[in-house]
Order: sequence, then C-alpha cells, then structure tokens
Amino acid sequence: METPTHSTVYLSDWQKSYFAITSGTCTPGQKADEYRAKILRIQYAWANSEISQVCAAHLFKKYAEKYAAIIDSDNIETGLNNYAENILTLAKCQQNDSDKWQSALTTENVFELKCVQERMQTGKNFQSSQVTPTDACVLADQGVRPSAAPGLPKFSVFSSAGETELCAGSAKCANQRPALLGHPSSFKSSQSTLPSVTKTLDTLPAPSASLNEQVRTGFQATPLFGSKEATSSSLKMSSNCCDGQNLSLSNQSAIPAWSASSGKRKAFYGVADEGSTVTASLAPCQASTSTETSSFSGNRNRNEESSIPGFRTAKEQLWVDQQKKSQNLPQRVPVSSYGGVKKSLGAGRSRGPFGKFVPPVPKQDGNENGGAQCKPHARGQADPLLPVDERLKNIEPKMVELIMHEIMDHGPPVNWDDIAGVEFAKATIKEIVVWPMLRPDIFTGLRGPPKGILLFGPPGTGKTLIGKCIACQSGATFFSISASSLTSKWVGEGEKMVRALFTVARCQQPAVIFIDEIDSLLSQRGDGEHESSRRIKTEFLVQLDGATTSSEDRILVVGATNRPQEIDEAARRRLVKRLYIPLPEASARKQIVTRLMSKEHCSLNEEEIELIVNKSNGFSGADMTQLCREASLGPIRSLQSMDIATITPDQVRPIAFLDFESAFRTVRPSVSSKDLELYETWNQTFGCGR
Ligand SMILES: Nc1ncnc2c1ncn2[C@@H]1O[C@H](COP(=O)(O)OP(=O)(O)OP(=O)(O)O)[C@@H](O)[C@H]1O
Ligand SMILES: [Mg+2]
Repeated sequence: METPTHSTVYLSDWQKSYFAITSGTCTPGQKADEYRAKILRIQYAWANSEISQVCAAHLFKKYAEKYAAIIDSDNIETGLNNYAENILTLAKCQQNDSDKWQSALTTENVFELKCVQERMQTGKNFQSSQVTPTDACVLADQGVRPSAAPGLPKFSVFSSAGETELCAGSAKCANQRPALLGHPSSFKSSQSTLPSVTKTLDTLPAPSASLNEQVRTGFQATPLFGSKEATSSSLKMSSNCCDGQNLSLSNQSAIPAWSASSGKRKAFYGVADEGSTVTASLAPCQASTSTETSSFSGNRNRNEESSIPGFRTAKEQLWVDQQKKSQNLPQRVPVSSYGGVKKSLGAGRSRGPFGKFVPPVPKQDGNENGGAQCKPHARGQADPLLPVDERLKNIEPKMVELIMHEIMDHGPPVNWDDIAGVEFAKATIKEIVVWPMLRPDIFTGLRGPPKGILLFGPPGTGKTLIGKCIACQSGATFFSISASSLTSKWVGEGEKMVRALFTVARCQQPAVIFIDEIDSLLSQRGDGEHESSRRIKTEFLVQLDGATTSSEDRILVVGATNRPQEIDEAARRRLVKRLYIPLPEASARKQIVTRLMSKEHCSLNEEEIELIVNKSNGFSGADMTQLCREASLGPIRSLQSMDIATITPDQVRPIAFLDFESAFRTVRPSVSSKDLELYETWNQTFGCGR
C-alpha cells in the first residue's frame, strides 16, 4: 500500500475541509476556523515549494476574503462581528426590571468606559512588551514551520512590509488562540511538523463564542486582500478593540532576519508585496486606524477633562482668561507706597510684574480711608478676588501694568527739613497738599485743594526733591513720571497712557501725580507740533480740568519745570498754584553745607562756613551739593605721597576750608543771571509767590 505523502494528506484534508464548509452545517465560527486553517496550509505549501507563488497568492487572496467576510459580517447567522451586541444584550438582561429601563451602554460609548479603556491600555502595554520577533504570532508560526523558519509573524505575511502596525498586532491576538485552547506544546515545539499542526487545528473543538471573538478581534484588523468595505469595517472595530495597541512589530525588521535564515523558505510577505491589492488596502487601513485613534483620543479627552488639569476647551480657556484678567486687575492696581530711591522708569525695578505698592507713610488710624471715595481695595490689601473698579474696565491692562511698573515712585523717605530754604513753597504745599490729604473733612468747599500745582525755577533748586517729599509726607498714592518718558516711550499711545494714569489715580485716591519736566508734555501748541503730542496734551488738559472726573476726586497734579515760559497757557491756567522755587538764599545754602558736612569728617568752623556761604552766592542747591562733594575730595588729593590702596580712613585728614577754596575754582554756578531774570519775570507775571 502506498504510503500517503504529505501532498496527498494535504489534498485529502483540503477536500474534507472544503466539504465541511460548503455543507451548510458549520457555524460561522467553524467556518472562520476552517478558512484560517486553509490560509495556514496555503502558507505552508508555498513555503515548502509545493505550490507556486502565483498560485499561493491567488489562493491566499480568495480565502482571506472569505475569512474576512465572516469575521466582518455583523449578521448574527453568518458573521461574527456581533459580539458587542450580544454582550450588551446580556447586560440588558440583568436589568430588565422595567421595560422603560434603557441601558446606557451602546456599541459607541462602551469604548469610552474607563474599565474598557484600562483593559485596552493593559493590552497595549502587553503588546508593547511582547512585540518582539518572538512574540505570540511568531510562536504560533514556529508550530507550523520547521526550525529554519522562525520568527515570521504569521499574519504579517499577509500584508506588505510597510503595513500598519495594527495588522501585526492583530495577528498576534489571533495567534494566541491555540494557546488559549490548551495546546501550548504546539508553540513550544520549534520542530513541529505540518501534519501535527494541521491535526491540532483540525481536531480543535469548535471554538466557543468568546474564543471566536478573540480570534475575530485579532483577525479583523488584518486587511489581507479583502474588499475595502471589509477592510475598513474590520479596522474600525479592531481599532476600538485594540485601541492604543501600539503594535510596533515591524515587518520590515522581521523580514530580513527571517529571510536571511529561511533558506528555502519564502516569505509570504513577498507574495503580498507583489500584490497590488494588498498595498492598496493599506491606505484605508492606516487612515482608518489613525482616524479611530484620534477620535478615541478626543473621547478620552472629553471624558477626562475634569481629571486633566491642563486641558481646557477654547471656550473654557477664554472664560478663564477673562476671569484672570478681571481678577488680576486689582492686583495690578497698586497700594500706595513710598520708600526707595527715585524711579528709573523701568530700570532697576525689582518688584516684579505684580509688585505691590506700599503706602508712602503708614497712615494714622482714622485717616486710613479718609476721603478715599473709591478704592477698589484697602491699602495693604491685595485681594485678587475683590471686584475690579468699574473705571478700569475701559483701560487696557497693559497700560495699567505700565503705570504700576514705571510710574509709581519709590525712594528713600524725604523730610521737609531735608529741603533747605524755599519756606514759602513748603508752607504752601503743606497747606494745599498735605493738610487736605490728612483732613479732607476740613478742607472742603472753597478750602478744597487745587487740582494742579506748578513748581518752577532754575535747575537744581529742589523741585524734584519737593515732589519726593510730597510723596513721602502726604500719605497719598504717589505717581511720578517724567513727561518726556510719557511722550517718547509710548509713541502713539501717550494719550491712552495719560487717561490710564488718571484713571488708576482716581481709583487710588487720594493721589498725587507728579510730572517732572512737565514743559515737555504741556509745551505751547504750534504749527509744527506733532499730532501725537498734541493729542497727549489735549487729553491731559481734559483730565486735569476734571471734566471727566467728579469734583470730589482727590487727585493732585504736581508739575515741575525749569522752563515755565514754554508751558501752554491752557495748562498754565489749570496749574493754579505756580510756586517759584528760587535759588537758595544764604541761609538755605548754609543749611545745605552744614547738613552735608555734618555727615563727614570736617574741621570747618562757623566763620569758614559763613565765608563759603557768601562766596557761593548764585549757586543752586545742586551746585552747593556739588561744591561740598568736590571739597570732600580735597583731603584725598592731598595724600599724594601715600598709597591710596594702603591708607586707613584715620589717615585721611578732615575736610578743611582750604578744600572749599579749591573747590570754588572748579565748581561754578549753573544758573546764569540772565536766566535768573527770566524766572523772576515769569514769577512776577504768573507766579503765586509773594
Ligand atoms: N533746597 C534744597 N535743599 C537741599 N538740597 C537741595 C535743594 N535743592 C537742590 N538740592 C540738591 O540738589 C539735588 C538736585 O535737586 P532737584 O533734582 O530737586 O533739582 P530740580 O529743581 O528738580 O532740578 P531740575 O529743574 O534740573 O530738574 C538734590 O538731590 C539735592 O541734593
Ligand atoms: Mg527736577
């Protein structure tokens, strides 16, 4: 009797299988198994050169399509793609107390369930960790192939080398089936022969529904040679089932390894590569996969919005931004402060963007809120949750911030005693600035403070110093700005800045706005004037005039200039108190010298000081300060023979009259008599002094 060859056994099995499938008695699951077995046989036959490549490709395509048709069909009688419905039906059966009860589970939202996602993630992690040339699919193949053919993912051979990862991963799922059925030996044995494997497959009991599902789930991602419809539907489900499975098994990496060691064996992917159908089916595969993945991500994002702190919809972000903006404004609105050296208009600030403005002088109890008609928040507080002042809502936050950063003045405390001379000006300022700030209840009506003061006089006479002193002593919120900064720094936005400045000041009443070099802001209007500066001036006048403010507003504008004649007449009228700050008289000069020398090692006697005072006629306060500085260097200069690096402070002799005599040779008055005449004239014409 002729011993049956492999070929005859193979043919016999093939025929039996074919009759079983076509007999009409097989369940869809059995049919799917049979088709899958046929695909394996084709694969094996081709690998052993029992059939040609063309034949293998043809058969492969044919049975892969048949297999996919069963897998992807959601017809309950002929297909397997209905497991979700069955599961949901089961779930619904448990909750049939009421006919009106509707399960929240649907085939659409079941994948959004956290537990399902966790399972998927677990599967994904498992896949990632297992995706190696020796992963489950490979093991399955090893059961089919002789040892010379290791490592080829069985179902990856259905696709091209560049096929989506999903296919390989799905193949893996499918290949786990035998293991689940309790035939691990077929995986372990790398020397298994075809008949044994065939037998294993053939003698397997009819897979249970759940196993079928697993098989189907694994398979359906395999585009094979199937129709586009089948491909896309299978991908859709698979993408959901195995969503997130980053199936990074690379056919490209597996192919050369396998090819190199396969000897006679051929790779089925070679067949697939040649089949344009396969390649064509890849596009929808990849597209579908990515689409599903992204849509899934979207679902996940939606579901996890509350748990992902960083995620917000654009609408929510807009709302949050608006809230932040409105809540931050009060923070930016400073609390009045003073203490530190003069502003640098941006330079050297260390407060940071939301630095707080500390009150110039701690207010006494009872005066804390005196006259403060509109404070968004009390001084010293910076509760961001407090409502924003309505008036600030029309001001650009950027402007408010600029004012906070650059305009508010900081500096060391300055006392009235630090300012030598100018007694009349000091008395007037106390009268119209400090006292009304301290006692707004008394300074009402006609006694109410003026809205504007102009300090004018020669350079270096202490106008800026007075401004600092006002800031320090008045207890008001102090805004200090150089007019040139206002006009040059924010070109085109100057008038907005002016408006913002006054608005913020209004919210921080009582407030003093000190504008140094105010002539550059309020200079005479002329034909050659730039449009932007004209607008700034107009806006300033409007604000100064109080046209847009209530008469109760307690904002004082203090301007300082050494060019009063250049100030526009309209502005001049609004700066009702025009105080001349003249060159210091003899007594003031003496006060300056005495005060400065008291801090130094000095040997000047009273007579010598008088001599210095007399000799310094025509000097400004700044000139006097410079004279003293120059004289203080005299003792150092006299140490010619000694090494400056090694001497001790004790070896430096005291400042003597001699040093002042030397200093007089280099320090000259900075104000000419001609200029002085102009100031005197202007003071007599427009000044408010006696
Ligand atoms: N009356 C004064 N008493 C004491 N020191 C003074 C006096 N005037 C001026 N000084 C000294 O001169 C320096 C410059 O003064 P300040 O800047 O106030 O002058 P100014 O009038 O503003 O000058 P400018 O018109 O050029 O701006 C002061 O820092 C101070 O040291
Ligand atoms: Mg000045």
